[in-house]
Amino acid sequence: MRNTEILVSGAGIAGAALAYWLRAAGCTVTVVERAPAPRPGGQTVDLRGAGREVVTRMGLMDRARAVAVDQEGMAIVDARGRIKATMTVDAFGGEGIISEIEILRGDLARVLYEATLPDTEYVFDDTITGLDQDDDGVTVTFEKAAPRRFGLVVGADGMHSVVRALAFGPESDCVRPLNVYNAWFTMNGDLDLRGWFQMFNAPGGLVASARPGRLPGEIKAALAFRSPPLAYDRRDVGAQRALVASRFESVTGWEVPRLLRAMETAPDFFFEPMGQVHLDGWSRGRVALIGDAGHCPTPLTGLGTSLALVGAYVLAGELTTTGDHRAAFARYDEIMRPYVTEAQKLPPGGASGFAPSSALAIRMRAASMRSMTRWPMRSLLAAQFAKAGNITLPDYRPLAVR
Ligand SMILES: Cc1cc2nc3c(=O)[nH]c(=O)nc-3n(C[C@H](O)[C@H](O)[C@H](O)COP(=O)(O)OP(=O)(O)OC[C@H]3O[C@@H](n4cnc5c(N)ncnc54)[C@H](O)[C@@H]3O)c2cc1C
Repeated sequence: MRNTEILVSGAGIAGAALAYWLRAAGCTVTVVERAPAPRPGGQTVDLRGAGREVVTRMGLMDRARAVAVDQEGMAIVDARGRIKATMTVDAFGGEGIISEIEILRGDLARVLYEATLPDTEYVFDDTITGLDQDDDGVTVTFEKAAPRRFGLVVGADGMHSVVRALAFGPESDCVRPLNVYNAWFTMNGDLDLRGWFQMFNAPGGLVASARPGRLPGEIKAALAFRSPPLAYDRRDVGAQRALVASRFESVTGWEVPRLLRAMETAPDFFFEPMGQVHLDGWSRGRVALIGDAGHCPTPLTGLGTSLALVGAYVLAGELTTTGDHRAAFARYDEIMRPYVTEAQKLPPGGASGFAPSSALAIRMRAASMRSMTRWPMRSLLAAQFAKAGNITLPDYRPLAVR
């Protein structure tokens, strides 16, 4: 497989990690990314369990730790900003709701991206528009670049994967919506979080949160709401901001008005519905999927980044140790399937636990958080957090770390 030219769609966590491992094994890799540069933005993502081990095997743990966010843990606050329940970062041995190593998504994507340079070709500001497979390869057409031929194509292009749409079928066939919509953005200012990831629930299934960024004064904010399926234009960011603002316009508690003002001008505003991707198989001929494109578990599980890192490692390992892409894709599926199936089981309460509707349910959420480190909730939660390590990572000798 080493002489095969591989095209990866998406330079996020999964795409950059796959490029890293393929390149380390001597493959020729091209990555096409719709954004004009590695996408910044997002709150923190967790490095847990096997995902943490993959980063260690990459030799990037020191770089990852160097950009980790310093925080106390998670705190549920009321409308007056009073802390009602907390979970510190050292709960559950550093693998609780906030894990010991949390990195801003954009920082992790950049660490991975930089580790693939200089010998990975990146095509930014473009997207695949067509895939035509035959016995020897795939002819790929792009929105801007000239058509090219590759041996294999891997979709690492997130929840709304274009590769999945072209090779597997429409999104409606495989995405199960949770009916939660989430906006992430960065703000700067004097919001005093005292080091906590603060979360405020308002009646009607509204969730506002803010957590410390890595730079002084930087705050990573999010506004989420529950709603039956909504039609919205994925390209129209202005309409997305207006949609979020309309949902929160009557909320005056905690720091919501300040978050709404900051959202209006945030350069990295990112809006996405939460949904899980379920597919019976992650390959079609010479095309495969990794990360959220293949099996998004939603941010509610805290496991999307681990799945992306582990999937990239396993797919690269199988492609470079198995002589044939069909066998490699089958092994990738076999190894990842149990891990993904468990990870996609939502934590107790699911979407309504995250975004409760009534004032009573909101009070119960805080009470439930206070009980999480005590019996019997403790063992339930420990099992949820331990899922990140529920896979024995194969040892792929040819995947040399630089
Ligand atoms: C801007 C952003 C912010 C996020 N914030 C959070 C967060 O705060 N908390 C959390 O838990 N998860 C967040 N996520 C999701 C999280 O990154 C993933 O669940 C997880 O890390 C798996 O990574 P992935 O590489 O599969 O997907 P992603 O990290 O979503 O990466 C997909 C990449 O593909 C690119 N892409 C999309 N469409 C195309 C296309 N047609 N052609 C080429 N490239 C394309 C995207 O620009 C992106 O770079 C965020 C994702 C993004 C893109």
